[in-house]
Amino acid sequence: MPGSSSSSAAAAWTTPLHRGCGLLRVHARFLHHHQQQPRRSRPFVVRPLMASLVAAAPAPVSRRTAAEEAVYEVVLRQAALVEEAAAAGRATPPGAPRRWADEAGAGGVGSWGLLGDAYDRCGEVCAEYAKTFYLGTQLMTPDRRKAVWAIYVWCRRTDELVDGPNSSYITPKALDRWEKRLEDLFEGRPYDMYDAALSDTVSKFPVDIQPFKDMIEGMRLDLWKSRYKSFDELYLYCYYVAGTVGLMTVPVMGIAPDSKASTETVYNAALALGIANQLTNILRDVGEDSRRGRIYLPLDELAEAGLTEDDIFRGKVTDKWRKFMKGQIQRARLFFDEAEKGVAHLDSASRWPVLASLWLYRQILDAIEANDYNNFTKRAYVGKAKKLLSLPVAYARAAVAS
Ligand SMILES: CC(C)=CCC/C(C)=C/CC/C(C)=C/CC/C(C)=C/[C@@H]1[C@@H](COP(=O)(O)OP(=O)(O)O)[C@]1(C)CC/C=C(\C)CC/C=C(\C)CCC=C(C)C
Repeated sequence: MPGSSSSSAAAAWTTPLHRGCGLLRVHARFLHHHQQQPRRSRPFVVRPLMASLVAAAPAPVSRRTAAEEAVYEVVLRQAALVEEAAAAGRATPPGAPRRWADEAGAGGVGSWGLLGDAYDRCGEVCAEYAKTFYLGTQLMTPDRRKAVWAIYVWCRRTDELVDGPNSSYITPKALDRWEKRLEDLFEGRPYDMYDAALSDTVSKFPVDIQPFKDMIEGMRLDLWKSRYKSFDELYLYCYYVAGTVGLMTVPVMGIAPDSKASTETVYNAALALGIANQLTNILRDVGEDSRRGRIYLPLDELAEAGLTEDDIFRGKVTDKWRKFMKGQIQRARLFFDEAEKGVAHLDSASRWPVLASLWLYRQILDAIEANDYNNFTKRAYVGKAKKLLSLPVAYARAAVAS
């Protein structure tokens, strides 16, 4: 498990925000990595705010944590897969299973003509549970749109295992079986229609299995873990349940052909969006989670703010709580900022849904502030009018982004 930064590393960060902010370390790692291996282009240049935070800290390399190291390995692996496929001039990497959907006569779902139905069903689920996002996918090419729907449905089903109506019956064994099923579908042996759609998707796009496995790992954590000692631990959890989504979807959404950014840079931005979304989700749901006995906040930072677990369960908004929340919101915003820089490097048709979802989710942070940080009994949400306004604005921004 994470939280294993060295003591010198721990000492290097003088405030909770600095010490815990994985984003800064991700930058540091990028700089280090790029010093070692010249790449197609430099990663995003650290912006003024980030630069001042980084400048305040000594030698970045020693500050990598086990959690970030583990996550970054997956980022590099996914990026390498995409680059390999691109270099070979094809979407699917070598070693990937044959497109079972093309195996007419072999008895696969494709040969029964059911694959189209499978994707349609994924689209229906998506339209029902994620209306705005579904709308956003309409701009994508049909192949990409269907693939993102299939990924969405798999993520939703995975999440439902531990968060849905049958969650109290879910055991680690059930998750093991879900993982086996995942491996099967990656090898072209889907169990049902939704799996069939994803099986087809992963045979067409250079999608690595690891982020999918890691999402299941996040669900495993949810079965037994209800406290996070430090931001490192929370960061890893956020990667598992949400950062993984970014890594799964970028190979499908595509990187703009004229983008000068390195592949890892774009994947890092995608990862940042997942982390930002999950941190926001956590900050919005503090009260709800505490009523389920869960605290998804770094306990060490709570303690430094003079707060205890009991303060969370009591749910009283105090000045200490406001101050603590301000720091947490600031950190989530840094992740959003990092993600936003990556959007311009996505294929142009994929930018809009990403930007719209980023803006909508980021506005939840504003809503928490507007509620005077009462996330114990008030649910922060973005009103319909604001939601609707975000769509054309994001569309216009996405259209001019380059
Ligand atoms: C275009 C686009 C936004 C694609 C993502 C579509 C997709 C596959 C979504 C899957 C979402 C899902 C069901 C995840 C399961 C785990 C989970 C529930 C995570 C939380 C999402 C919020 O879900 P929820 O329904 O509970 O929310 P509400 O309570 O209703 O508010 C998460 C917080 C995380 C979702 C994470 C993402 C959508 C990551 C997005 C990142 C990218 C699309 C990469 C963008 C690329 C760059 C370069 C920035």
